[in-house]
Amino acid sequence: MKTHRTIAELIEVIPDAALILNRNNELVMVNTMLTEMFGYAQRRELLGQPLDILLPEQVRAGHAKHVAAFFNSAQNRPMGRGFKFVGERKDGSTIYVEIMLSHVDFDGEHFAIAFVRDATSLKVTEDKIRRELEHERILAQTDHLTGVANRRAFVAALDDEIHDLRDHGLEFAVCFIDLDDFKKINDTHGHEMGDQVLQQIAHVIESTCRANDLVARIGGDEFATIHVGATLQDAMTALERIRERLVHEFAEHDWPVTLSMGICHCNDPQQHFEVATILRAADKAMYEAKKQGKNQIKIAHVAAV
Ligand SMILES: Nc1nc2c(ncn2[C@@H]2O[C@H](COP(=O)(O)OP(=O)(O)OP(=O)(O)O)[C@@H](O)[C@H]2O)c(=O)[nH]1
Repeated sequence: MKTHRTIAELIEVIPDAALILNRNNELVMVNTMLTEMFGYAQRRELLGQPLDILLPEQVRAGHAKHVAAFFNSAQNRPMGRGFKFVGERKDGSTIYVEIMLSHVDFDGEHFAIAFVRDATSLKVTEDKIRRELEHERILAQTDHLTGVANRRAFVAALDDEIHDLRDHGLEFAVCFIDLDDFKKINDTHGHEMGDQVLQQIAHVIESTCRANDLVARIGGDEFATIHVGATLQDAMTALERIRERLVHEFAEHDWPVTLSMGICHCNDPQQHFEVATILRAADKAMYEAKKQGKNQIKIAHVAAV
């Protein structure tokens, strides 16, 4: 028992929280720092208890397996470090910890020794950075004025659709939607009103399309949509609905808001489509609609581009 006492004294003087665990997953030693870290007043509240006392219920079974695997692993391997896990304090609050784990023998028995560091502030920082990166990622794909996808996100999504058609035969339609005489709206009613019209149009397009269609603003007064799994007729119907909704939406104004649109439908997995080819085809069809008097839909012929 002399060794036992020496080790108990040793883990008390080290500058880390520490615990020693036997093969049965029971705490045989804990130092004061660990006791306080987990919100206990006395070490004896933890001694002899299963490790579970320091863990939230949902992770206990997983930990028991890790502990068993640890005791079965090579005992002479170097100390494992940097394992992160969620712990639970006496009051039920969560604590994120990082541990360094090693094998130790004393009094002819085998144990696991763990040095434990409170990583809650590190976890909070990591979560904050992760959230910020996610926010940046979304911003980088979003049109700041209307909140729909931007050109970059649109091109990436179109590239995905081309691959899905080639690999899985999933057809899709791409539509270019350009406002007619938008310059006049800006010139007559001001840029701010112009911005509001763009926002309203984005809203009309988005609320008319299905949830898995993509709506993007790809230029000043130019929007584009991708209709996944849509036939040409489906896409035509969607665009007609957008036109109808637009008439309704702007009925209160004494100036019309109309759209010229081009559709490019892709359904042949054997055909070699490229983003640039599809964009050119849809754009050409949209200009054809402009040329023929605006406020109409034209169908693109991709192969002819
Ligand atoms: N308010 C506002 N106007 C914009 C924005 N981006 C581009 N524009 C304006 O959109 C107008 C686009 O003009 P044009 O490309 O000539 O198109 P149009 O007047 O719609 O004419 P057609 O396309 O031939 O029907 C220009 O006056 C741009 O200044 C924006 O973010 N907000």
